Amino acid sequence: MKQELQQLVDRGEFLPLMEEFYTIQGEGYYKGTAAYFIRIGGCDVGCHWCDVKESWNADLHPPTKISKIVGNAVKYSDTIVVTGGEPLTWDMTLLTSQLKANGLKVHIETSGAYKLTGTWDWICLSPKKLKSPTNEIYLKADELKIIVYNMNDFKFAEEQASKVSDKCILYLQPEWSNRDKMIPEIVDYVMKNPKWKVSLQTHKYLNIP
Ligand SMILES: C[S@@+](CC[C@H](N)C(=O)[O-])C[C@H]1O[C@@H](n2cnc3c(N)ncnc32)[C@H](O)[C@@H]1O
Ligand SMILES: Nc1nc2[nH]cc(C(=O)O)c2c(=O)[nH]1
Ligand code: SF4
Ligand SMILES: [Mg+2]
Repeated sequence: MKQELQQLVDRGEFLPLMEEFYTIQGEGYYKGTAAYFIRIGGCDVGCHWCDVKESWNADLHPPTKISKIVGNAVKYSDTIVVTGGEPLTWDMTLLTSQLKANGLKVHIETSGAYKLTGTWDWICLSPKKLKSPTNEIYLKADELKIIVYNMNDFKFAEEQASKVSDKCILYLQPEWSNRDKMIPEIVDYVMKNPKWKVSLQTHKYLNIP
């Protein structure tokens, strides 16, 4: 990337935009709610089951001026979900301030692995074993969404739950490719440990983005 453009990306004035789409939030607390998704490229966490590996290499996604992203978003919805890739790879300060200046509610989907930047109305923290969240984000998370790929993930879920605030809503979400195996385990676990709720990737059942 040209040096000047790289500086604009480093400042969060441009961001590598992979895709943007108006859909229904499929997961977690806002499941079922219409929202405009902004998917920012770039992630080096490396989850082997990641369902958007095409997002990882930021160089494949064009640096896009944030005023253009905001201009599109405002046409579609008053609820915006910023996801990726890992959005906290980048400085989210300017994007979120411009979205909020337009009166939009701004949500993030994040692993929390990098410094929390930006101003958020809702933080969905989905921690990963490969790169732990920063201490700062645990107490700010509104929902904790643990992806359950195998039985070890229940122990990981409890460790992560011990770090969030009392108000944080706790979700167990089956890893998509292993859902037939893990959904019965999650159901059983939630009935025995009702502080947890089930989250499903309902958009995949609905065949929407
Ligand atoms: C693609 S990630 C992007 C945001 C951020 N990098 C993160 O991991 O939170 C969006 C959400 O999808 C979840 N996710 C990714 N792949 C999944 C899969 N195969 N099955 C279930 N959930 C998945 C992530 O844990 C995260 O909550
Ligand atoms: N409909 C829909 N809901 C989602 N919730 C979180 C998603 C994500 O990839 O971050 C996602 C997504 O990709 N589509
Ligand atoms: S942190 Fe998120 S985007 Fe990155 S590999 Fe894991 S699930 Fe995919
Ligand atoms: Mg997704």
